[in-house]
Amino acid sequence: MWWSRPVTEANAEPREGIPSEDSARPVEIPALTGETRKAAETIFGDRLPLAERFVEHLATTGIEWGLLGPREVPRLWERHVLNCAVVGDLLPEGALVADVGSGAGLPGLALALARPDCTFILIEPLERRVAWLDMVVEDLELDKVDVIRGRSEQVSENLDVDVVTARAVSALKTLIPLTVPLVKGEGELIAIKGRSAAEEITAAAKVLKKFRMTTPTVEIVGEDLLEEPTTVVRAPIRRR
Ligand SMILES: C[S@@+](CC[C@H](N)C(=O)[O-])C[C@H]1O[C@@H](n2cnc3c(N)ncnc32)[C@H](O)[C@@H]1O
Repeated sequence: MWWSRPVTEANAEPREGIPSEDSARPVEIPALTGETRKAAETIFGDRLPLAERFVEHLATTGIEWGLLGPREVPRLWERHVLNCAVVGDLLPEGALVADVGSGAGLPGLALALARPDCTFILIEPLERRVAWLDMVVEDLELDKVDVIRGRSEQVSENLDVDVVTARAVSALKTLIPLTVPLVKGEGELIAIKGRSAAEEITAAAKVLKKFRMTTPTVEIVGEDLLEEPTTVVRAPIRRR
């Protein structure tokens, strides 16, 4: 396939924690069956074939380019794509959304597939990840998704979005200064978190005060669809 281009010197990044013998193994595309298929049909509707193509990219070029470890492949649907896509329920109609630290398009591309009414800006500093995101966006013909290479704090001046999303980028207290400046008026930070969500809110007290933010809430999303629903921290932003 045209998009199976190899890693070059120019886009090489360290493959942290990925044993090379694992990377060399042939990868099976995870099948979409049973309850997981039903959830995917509900979330993506007629865009399910595009979501399947996204998962195929993750399981092939995503591994080849070192964006994720081969051990993630069997759980790509449940733990990654669906877990992120259910957060789409929280986005306002037609919102402009910035996904900070998109990596392999999580949650940004999963959300773009679930919410075609919204527009997405994927912000990612690492060259190889940006090249992969550009390739997947082009292949899936996602004309409402832009990829920007840079650190969030470097590109925030020129952006004004309604919602900022992030998963696995940093703890809330450091995530807030990276993300809040992307909103110039009113908006929301939606951070996908794990069990540490409440502790992270407590630890972020000073930063929340500095940015004049009210205490964020912790919400569980996708309980009706997923065996392991998604925990998010929702932090309203009001900058005017
Ligand atoms: C652990 S990865 C998570 C990737 C993806 N969000 C996920 O959940 O699979 C963290 C990502 O955040 C990016 N990142 C780190 N600091 C950033 C910053 N200041 N602005 C934007 N992206 C950043 C990294 O390059 C990396 O791709």
